[in-house]
Amino acid sequence: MAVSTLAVQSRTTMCSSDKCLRSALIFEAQRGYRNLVSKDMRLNNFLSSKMSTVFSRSKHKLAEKLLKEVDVYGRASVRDRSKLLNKILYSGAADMVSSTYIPDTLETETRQDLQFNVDKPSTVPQHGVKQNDGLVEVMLDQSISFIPGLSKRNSRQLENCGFHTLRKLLQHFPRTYADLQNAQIGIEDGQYLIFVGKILSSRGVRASYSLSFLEVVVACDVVDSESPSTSRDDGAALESDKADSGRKKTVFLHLKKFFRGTRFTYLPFLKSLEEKQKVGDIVCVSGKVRIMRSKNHYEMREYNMDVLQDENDPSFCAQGRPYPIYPSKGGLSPNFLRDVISRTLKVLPSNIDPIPEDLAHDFGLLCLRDAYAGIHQPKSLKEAELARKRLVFDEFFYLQLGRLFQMLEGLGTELEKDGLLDKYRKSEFNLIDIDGWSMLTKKFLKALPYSLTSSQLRAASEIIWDLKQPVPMNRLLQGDVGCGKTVVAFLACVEVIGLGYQAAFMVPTELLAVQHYEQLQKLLANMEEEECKPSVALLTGSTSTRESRLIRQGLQTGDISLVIGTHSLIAEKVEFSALRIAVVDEQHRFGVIQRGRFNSKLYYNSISSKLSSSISDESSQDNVIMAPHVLAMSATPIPRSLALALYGDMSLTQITDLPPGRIPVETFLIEGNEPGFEKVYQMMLDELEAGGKIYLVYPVIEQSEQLPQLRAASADLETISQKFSGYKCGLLHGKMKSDDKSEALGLFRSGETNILLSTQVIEIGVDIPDASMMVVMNAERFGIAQLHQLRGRVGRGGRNSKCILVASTDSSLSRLKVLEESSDGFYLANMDLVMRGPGDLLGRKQSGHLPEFPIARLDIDGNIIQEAHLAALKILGDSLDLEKYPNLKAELSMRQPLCLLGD
Ligand SMILES: Nc1ncnc2c1ncn2[C@@H]1O[C@H](COP(=O)(O)OP(=O)(O)OP(=O)(O)O)[C@@H](O)[C@H]1O
Repeated sequence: MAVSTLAVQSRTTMCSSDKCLRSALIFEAQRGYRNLVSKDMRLNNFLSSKMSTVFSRSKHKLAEKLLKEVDVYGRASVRDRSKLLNKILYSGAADMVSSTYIPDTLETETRQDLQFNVDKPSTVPQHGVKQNDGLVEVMLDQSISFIPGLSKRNSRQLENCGFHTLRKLLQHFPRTYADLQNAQIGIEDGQYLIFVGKILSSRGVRASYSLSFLEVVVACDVVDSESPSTSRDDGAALESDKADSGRKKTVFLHLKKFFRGTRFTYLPFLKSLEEKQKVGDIVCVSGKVRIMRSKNHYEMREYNMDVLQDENDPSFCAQGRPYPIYPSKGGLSPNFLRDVISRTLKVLPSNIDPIPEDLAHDFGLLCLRDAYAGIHQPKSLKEAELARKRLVFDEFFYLQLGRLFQMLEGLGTELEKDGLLDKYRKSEFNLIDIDGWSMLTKKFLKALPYSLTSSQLRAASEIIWDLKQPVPMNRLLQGDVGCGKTVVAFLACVEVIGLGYQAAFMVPTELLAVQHYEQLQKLLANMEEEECKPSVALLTGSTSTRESRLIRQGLQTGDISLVIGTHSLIAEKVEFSALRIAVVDEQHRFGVIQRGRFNSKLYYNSISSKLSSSISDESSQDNVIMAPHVLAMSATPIPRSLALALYGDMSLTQITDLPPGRIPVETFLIEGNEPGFEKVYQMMLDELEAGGKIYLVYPVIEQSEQLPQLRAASADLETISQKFSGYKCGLLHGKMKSDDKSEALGLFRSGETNILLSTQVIEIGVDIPDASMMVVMNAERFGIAQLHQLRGRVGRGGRNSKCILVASTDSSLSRLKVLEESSDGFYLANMDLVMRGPGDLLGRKQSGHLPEFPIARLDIDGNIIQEAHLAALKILGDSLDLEKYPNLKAELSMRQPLCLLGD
């Protein structure tokens, strides 16, 4: 007892800074508040003097109350003392008590206990509590019962709205910030203003049997902007500026808080409300003002009020401060949420950041606590933006880290893991130029009827580099409609075939499978040496049973080196002899699970391949027992940021230019009324007479009673045939049999039909280079990206092409205007992203796999994604299994971003 008293005493005399207070608190905590110092009351005095210094910075009623309690610390029971010390920690002293101040001399275990208690201020310290690695998480994921002064009812309300933890609360971000103007400048209805004034009255009013309110009237002196002398603009006014600035008037603020529920209408309750606001107190009030009928009276229902020591108290100089506006949630008012969040911030210790300090420094990030404080209580918009940046960074960082971490976990050796990281780190240097391609690929390239564009060449070089790596490729090939992705994918397939392996090319529709098959056959026909041509097969749902069996046999023996097909390729009975690459065209049209099954199935088959034993080259043998490379292709040119967010685990290759000689498609927006259609029909006639071919695209196949305004393909066939009697019309839609579809497309391709009435089945991949006009009926039914895809079906050859978007309403024309102005798919996708968000851009199926970003905006935060990607690589490069970063690992598991797309 004496020893501990002495210890505290010596601390008291030795130190004069806050450090002393921290040390003393810790000292007390360490001993379970056992010090009996009632005799000389030294600790009392010490605590009192320290607390008053600390709280002089934030003169608050709570602080005053606390000081009174501190006065009697020595006489209090052990239990009350522990409570009091916890209160001190809560009330702003929490972040003073950082781990830095735990005396070095303490034994490790005690230090850990102390640290634990310090980080969990409301927990009564208990000896023997072991701290785990996820220290940081302990705090953020604490229940909201940690928030001081929260009634049971409030806790329940918050929990009912999903705010179970401090993290959940802190991640309820302001929707926007109002610019707090000092009321001295002038008061207008609806402005967010800040006032300093004196409480004149406070009354609780029972308005009905279940409604009551508290009305606090605050009188504030402000500059009288309406006084005649202040509104003069002559020279005299300038002269007397100084004098005018002193002309003041008193305005009255009626601060109102409403309470619903019978129990809030009882007098004792109303009385207690009234008493909380002391008449005569000087307060700082900020919030939204509404002008009342009586002159100089204003109402405020959404406000913040702080009691000041006097009018000149500098701690509430909030002028120019952004005022956070919160979205309400589940009936909780923004004001209530603001208040709870502010209390949460007070208990937040400084060391909650799982991101190591040096990394935060390298990427110019605020520490996590400052970021939460900065987003909720910024001193300036700049601070709010810095805070937002940090929190956006986190969203992307943990996503990238999780995905890369999971990929690394799937690899065997350190060498493989390092190889994979290296691939991501130096993606821009990873190329193999034509000289390094296989002989077969070079021959195929020579046989092409055109030369590759520079970005096609670069894309092929990147992919072929990846094919030679000891880790399976997982690459996304992206490009605008008609940029020539298919031939790049063919080159990749030919490259692996040239090395003695097999390739599979999976597409979402039979039409596309047939088209790719025919296109490839044509290209191969140009190759001179017959004997080295790869054998290619087509396997779809319509392939006859006999033929399918033969193809499967061929794949199993290795006689067939490339198979193009639909989902049938992932059927269990399809086995490969040595599959080395799987190309998945229009990959977002396949479910992720389908893609995954494809991958693992092929992996299994590769291992069990008979060919593995027959390959003589040792390195090749190793490679056979590797998952196949996957090349996914997407014709939806999504912005890079979105691609990274969606496919963070994939390398990205973009084709950014179009083959030479392409003439941009002229786009017209026409309202679908009678004169509009007349105009459209005339343009069609002109086109047909000039030898063109026309797609007519409809939103539905059959006319529907529910949506009579929609034009339907089948229903329109007769009308159009009659209107253009000298020309032949064809029909194509998803409900037709596969053969009929191929036939309809074939007839249009060969020119036997001149007009093809179709649904959006042609949206993907259909390549008829001489189709020169497209008319889209009810264009407002389609998304911008989808219309861009559709439009991409024309203008694929050297002919001038047109696209007419017929919209049924005038209002929808303005949304589609962007298509008239631009034909750049990336630009349009970005516009779509800005206007409607990623969900609409990607479509329901795909956007379901998009992780949720509470604060990040994919349209503007692209560069942060890139930085987060680099940071994740840096961390994993330093510690492949994250063992060096236990807090990051713990945070990853908390955030659970680990489910790969759609898994
Ligand atoms: N370098 C090139 N020079 C000239 N024509 C090319 C070139 N590359 C591809 N093409 C031709 O361009 C057309 C479109 O190519 P492809 O079908 O591969 O485009 P895509 O990127 O797959 O488009 P979509 O996304 O619309 O399916 C094809 O007719 C193809 O033969």
